[in-house]
Amino acid sequence: MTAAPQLVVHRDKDLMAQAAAARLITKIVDAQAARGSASVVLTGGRNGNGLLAALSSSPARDAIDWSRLDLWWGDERFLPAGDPERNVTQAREALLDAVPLDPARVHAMPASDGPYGSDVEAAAAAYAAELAAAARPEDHGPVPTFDVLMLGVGPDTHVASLFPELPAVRETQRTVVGVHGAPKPPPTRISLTLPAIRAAREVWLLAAGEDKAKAAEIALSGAGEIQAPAAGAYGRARTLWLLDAAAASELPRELYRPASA
Ligand SMILES: O=C(O)[C@H](O)[C@@H](O)[C@H](O)[C@H](O)COP(=O)(O)O
Repeated sequence: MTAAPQLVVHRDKDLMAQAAAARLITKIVDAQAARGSASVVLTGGRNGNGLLAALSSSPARDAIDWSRLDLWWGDERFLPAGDPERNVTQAREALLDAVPLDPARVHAMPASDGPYGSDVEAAAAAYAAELAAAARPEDHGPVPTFDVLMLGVGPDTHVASLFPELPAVRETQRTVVGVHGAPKPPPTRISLTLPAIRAAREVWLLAAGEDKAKAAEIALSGAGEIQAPAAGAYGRARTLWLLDAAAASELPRELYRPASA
């Protein structure tokens, strides 16, 4: 386990999205200045897409060199290409279609009508191979050291498509797995595993709304990762929970100081 997670609590979800977008812009600019390029893992869900939409409307977005950014996904809903419920489709609408990315650096997870058809295990293995091909010797493992990996937190403490007690959250060898029977629709998904998530330099967990209060409280109070996958999501250098006041409402007050009241 790395250092304890840091918490930042904002007044409401809109302010949280704006502040997280500003934070992400700075991180990407700093990584590009230090290492030439940056790599970010996107999440599905309302909070992740809210952040991308906030980034899209920020004038500071032009500070990013979009051609030197690798984008990966933490999970994907295994649906046909272009389906409005796919995480990549939603990310494109929120931000990606509006910025000059290098298409070769946008690493979407395979769709259910792609080269692997409905074989979600083969699709997951292909994504694992794509990650492995992008890893360099200094990454010391089968995935790149992502600069920032973002995760929305579900009301049941799931992150990516790692749901409590399901086999995917128990995976210790593979970096990407197919998920069957997910309680959040659709049931078939592709997900990074906890070992892959932990390769990131920084892991940011996003939680806004009252329905996340219990999940945040459970994950931050010493629960095990099989029962509470969010508790097992941490980064090599930093783990940051970005919350709004509603999601933080059940946390012990000694855990944080509100960033905005
Ligand atoms: O594909 C997905 O559905 C996700 O990636 C999932 O893990 C999501 O991030 C959480 O369920 C939080 O979603 P909200 O931000 O919408 O609550």
